[in-house]
Amino acid sequence: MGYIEPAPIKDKENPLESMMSRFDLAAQLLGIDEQMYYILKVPAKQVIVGLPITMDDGTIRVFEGYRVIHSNILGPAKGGIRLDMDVNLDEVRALAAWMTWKCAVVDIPYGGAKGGITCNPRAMSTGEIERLIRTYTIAMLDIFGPDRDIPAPDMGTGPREMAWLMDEYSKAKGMTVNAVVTGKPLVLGGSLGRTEATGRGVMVSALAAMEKLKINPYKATCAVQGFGNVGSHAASLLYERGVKVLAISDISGAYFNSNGIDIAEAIQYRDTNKGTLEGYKNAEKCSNEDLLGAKVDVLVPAAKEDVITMANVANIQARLIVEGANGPTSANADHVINEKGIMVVPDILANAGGVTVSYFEWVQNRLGYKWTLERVNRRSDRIMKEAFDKVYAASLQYKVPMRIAAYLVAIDKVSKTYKFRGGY
Ligand SMILES: NC(=O)C1=CN([C@@H]2O[C@H](COP(=O)(O)OP(=O)(O)OC[C@H]3O[C@@H](n4cnc5c(N)ncnc54)[C@H](OP(=O)(O)O)[C@@H]3O)[C@@H](O)[C@H]2O)C=CC1
Ligand SMILES: O=C(O)CCC(=O)C(=O)O
Repeated sequence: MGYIEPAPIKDKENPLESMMSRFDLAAQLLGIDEQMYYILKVPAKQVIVGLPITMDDGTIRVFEGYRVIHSNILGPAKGGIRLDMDVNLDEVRALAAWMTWKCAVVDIPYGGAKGGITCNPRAMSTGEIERLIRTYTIAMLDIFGPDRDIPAPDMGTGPREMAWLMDEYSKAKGMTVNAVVTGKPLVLGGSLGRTEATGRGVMVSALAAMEKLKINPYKATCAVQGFGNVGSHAASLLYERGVKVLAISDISGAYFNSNGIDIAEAIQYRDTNKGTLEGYKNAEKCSNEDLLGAKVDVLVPAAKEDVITMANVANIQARLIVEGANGPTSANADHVINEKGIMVVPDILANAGGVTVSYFEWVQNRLGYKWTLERVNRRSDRIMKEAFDKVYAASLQYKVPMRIAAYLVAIDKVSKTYKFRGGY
């Protein structure tokens, strides 16, 4: 094929490199031919835009925004939008591919995409963020669409940003198009259960894995890195099911209490403390590195990529890692984790509850109908459990860790879809 390989990425802990090394291994195990390999590897579309924004002080700053559609072969592309200083094209490419594999693992009719804007939302006013999201939406007008590419929240974004996106898109189209984005506020057509859906899926996967490892949740301990949307809901739901959460963290540091942390109280503290755990008194302060190495049964990294690397993997004491974040473990660290006999429920399975309920939101928007919370949770729990069982069975069949098994399930589905559709 006439594809020219880009220059190799030097940094071995780069998320794109990590994603590709797992993809390569799974593609090899499945016996994917060279043509299909490149079809699955090369993103369908990569867009970079400059976003000039008038800041509150009257100056104009130009931000860089990205949207990568990795694949739309299973259906419209789907994936969140991230606001973070580390956003770059390689990161967005990795995250977009993970969305393709994730949607295939949970068997929902979407391809994979991801977007992001390189910025520090914590240093920006509400008005500046709103202008940034609206300008980004206009720049992506021909990319987004309920049948093309449907954004959602990710790090640094939530219902507020999704509302602005929906409003700007709808104004440009001259009609209300609520199915263009998911994770919206309820009043704009958001789904019940979406806010906590990713954390809930983490909880469902964690309990399913604990059952396999014969860990009794009522006697289990856990540490959760990241106390944003995913981490705080995962911690809260695990706590409600009897798991003692010994440590939580955010960018300000980690907080450890050997008697367990009252998660509802910690959430209340964060919410009345400008969104940060800084100064949290009911636990001893330590570092995020200490949290990763804590003596617990279950470790939930739910902050960002590449936090478990060759630099610290030897310190991990947990028996089970459930990846709330996308790409928290570098590919090099995988080998050590496997040697240590630690079970990993990988990101593309463990955090798929969010996109699953996003799918439900889109379905409800298209039907002009609202489901009850009970229906949302019942259906998403079932999808998550079935996906877990399918991946677990593949890991036994192929004698591979759960991560590679998840890639096998996903790549098999996407490549078969391409083969049946043909035309390339
Ligand atoms: N939101 C969703 O539905 C989904 C999210 N994900 C993934 O989950 C992860 C978290 O996303 P989400 O919860 O939405 O993001 P949020 O922005 O809501 O929360 C991120 C959390 O991680 C903390 N954090 C950021 N950097 C670090 C760091 N270096 N060390 C420790 N903590 C850190 C933040 O702290 P602080 O607040 O102090 O900055 C915050 O508590 C991301 O990888 C995302 O891609 C995956 C599937 C769906
Ligand atoms: O809810 C969605 O559509 C996507 C969420 C997301 O970005 C992710 O799963 O990483």
